Amino acid sequence: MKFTKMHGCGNDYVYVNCLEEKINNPNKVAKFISDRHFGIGSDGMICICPSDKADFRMAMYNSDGSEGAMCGNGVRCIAKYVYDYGLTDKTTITIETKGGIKELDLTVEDGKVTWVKVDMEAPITEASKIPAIYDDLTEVIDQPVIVDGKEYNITCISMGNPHGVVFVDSVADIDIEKIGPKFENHPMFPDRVNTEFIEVVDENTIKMRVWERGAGETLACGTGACASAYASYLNKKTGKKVLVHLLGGDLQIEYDEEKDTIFMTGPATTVFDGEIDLTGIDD
Ligand SMILES: N[C@@H](CCC[C@H](N)C(=O)O)C(=O)O
Repeated sequence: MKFTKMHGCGNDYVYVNCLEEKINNPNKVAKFISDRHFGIGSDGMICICPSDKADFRMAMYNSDGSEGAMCGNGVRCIAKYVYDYGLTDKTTITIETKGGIKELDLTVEDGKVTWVKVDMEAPITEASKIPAIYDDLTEVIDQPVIVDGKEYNITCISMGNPHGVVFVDSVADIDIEKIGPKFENHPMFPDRVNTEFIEVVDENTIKMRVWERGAGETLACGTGACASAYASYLNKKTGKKVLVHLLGGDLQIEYDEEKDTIFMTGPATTVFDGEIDLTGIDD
């Protein structure tokens, strides 16, 4: 199978052009190739597929093989892939995901895409749509939750996939390997959850670390950055436009209240192309 390794702010995936390649068992293949010792090494696998509703369709799999409905860093990298590899010459494209159809604006420099702005659509706070179960609340905003014997306050948002945003004093001081899995598998989240830990720097800037559902700590999460920026605004900690500092880089997030949509702007990077033998894995 031919593939391309790409990343958005260090959130790295193996991208497969499924207009040409066929994968029979994507969950198994994703788990195998994501392994950083025995596979290619990535946070998961992203398939670029044909769509009858948009220019392309994204199918994304986490490193544990589970399917995710949306991936903010992933859609930016797909935009770069389809332009740079000549699958389109458009600089505004649409990508169908299980979390809706996203419109993307591409910045091209010297014939290659460097920067992508994505209309991530409206953040969803309705608890049943996330899904998050918290007594009979219809929204879970700044609610106390006990994890590993400590009380945190959580704000739950869906960006097409589920997020729990937790404000902390210092992102450097959290033991994410210990508490991340406990948030991910907390009984209030029937489909598990992606958890963002946020330190507010000032009204325009936040720092974020993320524990991703199905992947563990990653260097960045695009949907998580959007959920965190919106949670920061909802909880009156920042304005509508924030720069999110992630371990692997920065994303600019803006909530457009009039349109009720979030715009995410950030880089997309190609690392290398390769080919892998999947005999015994995808027969
Ligand atoms: N890294 C992604 C999100 C990937 C999916 C997530 N782990 C899930 O299962 O919902 C991003 O950049 O948004």
